[in-house]
Amino acid sequence: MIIDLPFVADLTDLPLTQALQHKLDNKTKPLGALGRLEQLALRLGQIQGTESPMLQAPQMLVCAGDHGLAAKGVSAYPSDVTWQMVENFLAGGAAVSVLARQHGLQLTVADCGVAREVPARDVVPGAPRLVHCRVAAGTQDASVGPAMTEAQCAQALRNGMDIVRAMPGNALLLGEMGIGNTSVASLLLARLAGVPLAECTGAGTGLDAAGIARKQAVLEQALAANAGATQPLEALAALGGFEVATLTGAVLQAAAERRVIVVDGFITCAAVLVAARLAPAVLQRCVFAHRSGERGHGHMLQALQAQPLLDLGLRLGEGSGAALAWPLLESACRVLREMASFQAAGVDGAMR
Ligand SMILES: O=C(O)c1ccc[n+]([C@@H]2O[C@H](COP(=O)([O-])O)[C@@H](O)[C@H]2O)c1
Ligand SMILES: Cc1cc2nc[nH]c2cc1C
Repeated sequence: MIIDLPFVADLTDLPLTQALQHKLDNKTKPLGALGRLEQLALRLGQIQGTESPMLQAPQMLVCAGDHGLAAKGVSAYPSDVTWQMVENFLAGGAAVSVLARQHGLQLTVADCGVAREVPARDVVPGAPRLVHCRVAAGTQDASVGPAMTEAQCAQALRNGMDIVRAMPGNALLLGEMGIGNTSVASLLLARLAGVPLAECTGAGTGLDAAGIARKQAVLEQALAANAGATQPLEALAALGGFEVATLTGAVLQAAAERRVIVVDGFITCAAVLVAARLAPAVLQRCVFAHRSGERGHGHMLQALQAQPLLDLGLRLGEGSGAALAWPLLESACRVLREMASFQAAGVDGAMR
């Protein structure tokens, strides 16, 4: 595949890490008492290269696309729900719309290849925004051949890079919508991390046990039909979706720009998995929002060496988990920037 990918530098900076740890240890609290929030603060400082990280103009990017595989009955819902939910995101009534509004996250919905084109609308400042970056009206059926051509996949990657390049701020939250896309995530996990397909395949939007067995059989066919696609970009083209490829491009661009990347559930993790196989330092910029209820997400998190912040049994996608985790990132920054040190507050910080 011919595509120029952005360079993602290694962020390892031992003196800064030590300075951040020292700053946290001198805040007015027992050593380590803010638990995981302290690790989060450390990570945000490392990403931004400062002892006083600050989050600005956070962007929630929800990428949407349809999947040829959906015709094989791999989802509990029909493909039409994809465009209908895109309309709902833009109208302000979906979970991610509500949560983005609550937390002051600018919502951008990208039509990366929804089967039915979502009509353009007027731009209203602060309201959800629609970006058209349609590669095609849904992918091909991966159970009989590649889901995308390499050129289509490269186009989707470039679209994701372009969207992020044009965004303000220093934090990107990832979301997605696409009936059939838990299948895509399962296939990429199986192919790129070598996890047995049965352990990657789950209920998605709500299949019962018989439905999951049917889904698994279709996914076995997809792996067999694309047996040669073993490298990350080949696998993405053969097994992926337009929204997952667009997210992969967005992740690479955001990582190259040292934005904080807040990863949502099973599907956005699959985009990060591909990006991390291409540029491992991507993971240094990622904050994993939550552990999804979807079967396979545990393996996915393991493959990404990720420790998610929340465990709420969410299995919605859209970026809902990323939005819910957002205030924790804001709190972590405030701890570093605003909490008093022992010296400043006149509190005796010496342990007996
Ligand atoms: O993010 C997750 O972990 C997650 C888990 C299960 C389902 N989803 C959402 O449900 C849709 C995919 O489910 P399915 O059953 O159609 O493959 C897609 O729109 C996702 O946003 C998302
Ligand atoms: C209603 C509905 C909303 C969603 N949001 C993300 N995936 C979804 C799938 C369905 C079916």
